[in-house]
Amino acid sequence: MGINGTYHDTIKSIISQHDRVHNEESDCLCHLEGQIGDCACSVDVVDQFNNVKLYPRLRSLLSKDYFRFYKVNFQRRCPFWEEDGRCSMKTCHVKMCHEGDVPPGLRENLTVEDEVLISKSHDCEKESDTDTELGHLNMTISPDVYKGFELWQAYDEDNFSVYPDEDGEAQYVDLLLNPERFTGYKGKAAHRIWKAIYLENCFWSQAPLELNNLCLEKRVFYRVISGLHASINIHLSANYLFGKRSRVFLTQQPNDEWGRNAAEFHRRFSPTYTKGLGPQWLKNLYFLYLVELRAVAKVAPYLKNESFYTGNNEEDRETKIAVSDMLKIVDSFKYHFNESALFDGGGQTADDLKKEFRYRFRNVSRIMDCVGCQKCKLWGKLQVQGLGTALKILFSGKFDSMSTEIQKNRANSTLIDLKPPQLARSEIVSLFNAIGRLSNSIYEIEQLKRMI
Ligand SMILES: Cc1cc2nc3c(=O)[nH]c(=O)nc-3n(C[C@H](O)[C@H](O)[C@H](O)COP(=O)(O)OP(=O)(O)OC[C@H]3O[C@@H](n4cnc5c(N)ncnc54)[C@H](O)[C@@H]3O)c2cc1C
Repeated sequence: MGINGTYHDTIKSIISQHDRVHNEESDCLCHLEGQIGDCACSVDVVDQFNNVKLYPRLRSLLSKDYFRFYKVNFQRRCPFWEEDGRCSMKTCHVKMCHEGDVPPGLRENLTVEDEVLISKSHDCEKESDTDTELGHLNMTISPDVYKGFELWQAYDEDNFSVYPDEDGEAQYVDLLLNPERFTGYKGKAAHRIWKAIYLENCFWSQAPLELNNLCLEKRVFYRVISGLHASINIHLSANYLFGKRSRVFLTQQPNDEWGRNAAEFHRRFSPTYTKGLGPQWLKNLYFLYLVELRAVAKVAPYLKNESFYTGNNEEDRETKIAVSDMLKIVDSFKYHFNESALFDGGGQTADDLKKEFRYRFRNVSRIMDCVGCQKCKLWGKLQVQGLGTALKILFSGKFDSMSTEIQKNRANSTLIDLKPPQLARSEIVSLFNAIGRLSNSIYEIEQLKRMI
């Protein structure tokens, strides 16, 4: 065979390889359509609403100071097993900031211990995740961890997630400096976490194909966890670190190290590689989005009175306007999830079922302390707390009477003194960032579709 023959064979083989990837990827995405299930809404309707209306607003809102600083305690001990090593790769590392980086209004609430911790931490670590040096993380356990656990035990019965990280060892993290993306956390350690969540805490001993045989509440529990799992895996595919050898997959930004990896997305969600389950996992992500969207809609009357205080008047005013704009958009959505269909009777009494649901979800939130990669732990805790806040808004009953009061108030055109239930700042921040992550995932699916 001459030079031309070899050349043409090579081109033919590249084209057929490309066609194969193309068909397999289309195969994955063409299954993501139609009804989402357990709600009156389709994938198309959510895509249109999210990508055009909600996503751009949330993206801008979440860059505001009120929403970007989140307090986390990385020192809490895993309560279920001895930790089996931590990810010491630079991509797992979270950059802490010093006192001056935290807005003044949030700093005022710092305790003496916080001040000491902050002054001990490095200057705001602005270096890139890809720098070669990553110091070993000091994860020494102190008695404060145990204090935190006691606090959790005394924590409000209505809460679905554990006591927020507000104890002495918690530190503020700037979420914009620590984006959720590929970290390389995988293998036995990561599988152990997912397995513990699914097998021990998801009412989930049956094979996934029996999902339809579960009662609505148990199915909802499984679907929200699976949706969170899908969202995390979309983010690591959409914001992937390319090594030299895998650079060939980078189709959009050939000079960047970080970028969308359609092949990774395909491996994780195509029916071919997931025994046909990938598209359902993506639908679970849409379902979780609808659950959290409904929680935001339900708590909107309370959020309208929130000051979003950071101590910077101009910034706080802008945040309030942006939140109010976003809430109007959320209110305009016509196909909200109907939470009243849950816990309304059945074989097991509704109250018992709710208690069990709450107990299991708290376990999921405690499992986050077992995640060995610091950045995965940060976003895992944030999203689980956000989901816990959504579940509290939807199912604790506290926010039902508020909505009813407000509707009555509107109908009578009278002013009454509303005593709204309390949401802590960390609950509001985590709820908004959690829906922000899901909104971003849905947007990223659209981008990955375009790449194919
Ligand atoms: C809390 C947490 C946060 C993480 N955050 C990050 C991060 O920020 N960046 C990062 O790079 N990695 C992160 N990881 C790791 C990541 O989620 C994967 O575990 C890792 O990439 C290994 O992937 P895998 O292909 O082995 O399958 P895994 O994602 O580990 O899944 C294990 C098994 O679960 C099933 N499964 C997969 N997806 C779903 C789904 N959506 N619904 C139901 N079942 C499913 C499949 O059978 C799969 O084989 C995180 C892990 C955890 C536990």
